[in-house]
Amino acid sequence: MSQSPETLLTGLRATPPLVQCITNYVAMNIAANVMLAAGASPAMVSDVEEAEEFAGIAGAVTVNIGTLSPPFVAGMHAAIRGARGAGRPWVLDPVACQATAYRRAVVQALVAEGPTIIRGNASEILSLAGEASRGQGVDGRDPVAAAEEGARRLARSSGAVVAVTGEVDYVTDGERAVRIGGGSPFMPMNTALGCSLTCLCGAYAAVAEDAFDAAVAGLAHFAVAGAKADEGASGPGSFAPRFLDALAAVTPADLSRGAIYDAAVPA
Ligand SMILES: Nc1ncnc2c1ncn2[C@@H]1O[C@H](COP(=O)(O)OP(=O)(O)O)[C@@H](O)[C@H]1O
Ligand SMILES: Cc1ncsc1CCOP(=O)(O)O
Ligand SMILES: [Mg+2]
Repeated sequence: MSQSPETLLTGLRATPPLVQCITNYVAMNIAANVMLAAGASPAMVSDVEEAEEFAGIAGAVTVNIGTLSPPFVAGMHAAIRGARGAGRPWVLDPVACQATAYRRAVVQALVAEGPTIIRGNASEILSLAGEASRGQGVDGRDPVAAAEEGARRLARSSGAVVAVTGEVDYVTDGERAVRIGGGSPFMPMNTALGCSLTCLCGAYAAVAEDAFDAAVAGLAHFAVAGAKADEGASGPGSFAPRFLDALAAVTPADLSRGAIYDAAVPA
């Protein structure tokens, strides 16, 4: 039976999961604050010397290719080994994976390792699905609707739950699919919120029985908090602290009431 975002947020706050976040230099501080505000326990641990061992004590691992370099890649593969060895979920964020040959090669190798969830903007998901992408660096430039079919194909070929974010988010495991509305136009004007959301999907995956439910809950938490923070924000700067406050203030019941869900039927 599926677990609602309300049930999962209650569980997350009752027992904050330790999440090993391998993320980029831009996101490290922002994502850690987002995780703490939401109710999770982040640890930005990425070096190859300890990444595999640490994954053995974490509830989930998240891997983000935003500021890519060979030492990061070694740490990513070590952490994934640790997560797989411990039977824990791991989440991939394919930041700007369309941009360079190095990113394309690294991300393909990571997808081959069997992520539990892939969370990216529409341009990144289109690229992973083998389609043309209008992504400009780390910023998405394609509508989510254009990536829905590719997301379903990617989910089927990789075995991952695929979460595509933008104005209206889309989550699919290749069979089931849901759209989630809400959020704020100030969100893409704040760097590293997508990266932070990927970490939060890891937190929900650590407490959920099913990765699809985990991704829906993570995206719903952002959608509801984003809409709440938008009220009274006059620009991206004043939005940022309001968003952290809203992530903490959101109640489990808000996730049932606040997010706009649409049970999209996959073709
Ligand atoms: N125009 C928008 N309106 C409302 N929410 C948005 C909008 N664009 C992005 N978001 C939200 O911002 C968060 C990060 O998504 P996104 O910007 O797609 O990721 P990334 O930062 O990786 O490109 C998600 O919660 C998404 O729903
Ligand atoms: C600006 C930037 N450059 C490399 S990673 C990064 C952060 C991207 O964050 P997000 O994908 O969440 O917008
Ligand atoms: Mg991103």
